[in-house]
Amino acid sequence: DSATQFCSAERGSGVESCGIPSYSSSSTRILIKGGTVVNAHHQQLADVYVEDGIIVAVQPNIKVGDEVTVLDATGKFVMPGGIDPHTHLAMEFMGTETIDDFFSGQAAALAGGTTMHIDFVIPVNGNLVAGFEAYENKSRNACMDYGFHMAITKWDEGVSKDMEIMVKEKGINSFKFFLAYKGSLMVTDDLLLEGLKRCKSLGALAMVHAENGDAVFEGQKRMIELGITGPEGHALSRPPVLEGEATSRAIRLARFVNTPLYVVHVMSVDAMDEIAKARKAGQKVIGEPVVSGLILDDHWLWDPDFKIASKYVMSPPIRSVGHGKSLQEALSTGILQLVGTDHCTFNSTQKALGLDDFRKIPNGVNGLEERMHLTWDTMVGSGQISATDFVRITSTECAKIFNIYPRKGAILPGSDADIIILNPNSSYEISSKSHHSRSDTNVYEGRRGQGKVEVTIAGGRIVWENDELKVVPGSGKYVEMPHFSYLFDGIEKSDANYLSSLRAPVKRVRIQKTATRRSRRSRAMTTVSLRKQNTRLPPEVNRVLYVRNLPFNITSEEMYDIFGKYGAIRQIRIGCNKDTKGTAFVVYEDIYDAKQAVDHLSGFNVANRYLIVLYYQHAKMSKKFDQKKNEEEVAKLQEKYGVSTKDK
Ligand SMILES: NC(=O)NCCC(=O)O
Ligand SMILES: [Zn+2]
Repeated sequence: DSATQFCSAERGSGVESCGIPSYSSSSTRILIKGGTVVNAHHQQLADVYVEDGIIVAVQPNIKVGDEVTVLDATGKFVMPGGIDPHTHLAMEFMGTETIDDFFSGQAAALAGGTTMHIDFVIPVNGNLVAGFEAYENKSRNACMDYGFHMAITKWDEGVSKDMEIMVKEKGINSFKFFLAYKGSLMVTDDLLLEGLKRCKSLGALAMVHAENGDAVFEGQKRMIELGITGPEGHALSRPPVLEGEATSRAIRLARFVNTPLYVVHVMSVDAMDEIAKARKAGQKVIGEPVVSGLILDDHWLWDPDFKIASKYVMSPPIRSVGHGKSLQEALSTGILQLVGTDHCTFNSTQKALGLDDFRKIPNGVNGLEERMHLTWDTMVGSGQISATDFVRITSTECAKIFNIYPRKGAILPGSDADIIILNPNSSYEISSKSHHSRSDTNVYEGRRGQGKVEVTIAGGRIVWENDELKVVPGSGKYVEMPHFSYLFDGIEKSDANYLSSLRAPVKRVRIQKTATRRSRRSRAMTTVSLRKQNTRLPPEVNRVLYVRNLPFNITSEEMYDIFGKYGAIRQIRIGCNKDTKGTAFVVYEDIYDAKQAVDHLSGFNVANRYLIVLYYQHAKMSKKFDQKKNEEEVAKLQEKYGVSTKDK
């Protein structure tokens, strides 16, 4: 029975506690010889030497002494261990708890070539700190490295503060918002907006489960009213259009806030199209398909056997034929970036909670052990992607998005020694009889494939070899993930561009007699105080102002209203012929008032025109031109406007 193949033992002890051996350690020095080493950017024939959990060298023909374990990888691929970005181990959900905990789920992962996963912490009654502590406890028996995302299920000041603690002290750099599961995990748009803003300020990645929860609720009622209570009702109640709507909404809100977005388990063409559109427009949106969505279709939900049909219930639902193939294409062309599992297993007894009502079937399927094999077979085996692409979508991209590259996701000197050896000529068959999950069912039951992970090395130890697991409870490490991943590059600049594109606020003149009088008094006060302080004025300051860019139809009254706010005016002359239209001379009684007017009115918007208000610059003009000629010019101008600068 697969459920009893493993048991918990004391943390890191290798102690047996239920008759199944666990292993304290194996060699800390390993040489992998003669394989094709594949990274996301490059593949080469090389040896890989590992010491104390770290990759020390990657090059051809490495020579070592006797005390080193040598693995022959001739004809095989040596690749970074998989990183699953989306799992739910020991998660309390829909009235029960997932059957795989951190030990059994991770053991299964290692048998399938995945050496790290990122699980979702669910807050306790909305409390993040309590949620984090609960997951610290749940993960004590971990046997491989793991990180945490965190769900946000309510909003208040405390949550906002705790998000900062999670990011700065606990190594969480992503928060998930469920737009589905009305009445339990679902958040409304106002909470999502608050969350997006907070994520942006913390440099944390916002993630969404994108289904319209209100509409799903309506769809479920509709099915029950039609007498459809079986697993097929699950798919019918939450069609692709509801996934497309929520994906589009989340993407648009993220664009409004200008923060990156990660859409988890993209299951439909509808959602994928929204992601494609946004990415084409330059928005930072990551799309994560999951293995079940890539290779299964929904006909299983119509199976007459409830035990079979119910095991395929997950959300968003597995879709009709065609969606999966389109998602594969999107993955191969880069519209979608990485593959997860959403591993969230319930055994058949737990699934039976919804025997009479599909709404009570715990949502979730397996995949942690199968992801690497099925992705290789479906995507590389079919020729849709290369081995380097495979490494990118199963490992490297995840490490980059969550900011742990190249510690993870690469076979490079200095990287963690999380390595798999995959034999492309070896085949497998998936079955709940032989898998390592505790579940008694498997959604890939009976599936055969080519390309098998023969060796898994996690943290520098061989944990899977010859179809045998050698796992140590408590040996897995929590991996802190720093905030501000590459997805945040350029956000500040685009915010600055946005602000400078606004041409706002527009300064507007309000022509209101009473207000003018009051403000005239207050402007006069400023002038008085300038004068009282005996402020020295710059040499160009002049009682005579030359104003340009005025509306052609501006009246004297409007001019007095605008300029009169700054003090007593001796004279205003508005240009009224072809050459002078749109200009005016304004002469103040007091030079301090003239200064106030220039300071406040330059750039002022009057009827959509920005005023240019200048001091009459006698000195400047005289430098440029012959003094006499200039004086004549000015005299001519003054005459034209009928302006006098001589004191009466
Ligand atoms: N996906 C699913 O059906 N179960 C896990 C919870 C979630 O991710 O929505
Ligand atoms: Zn999930």
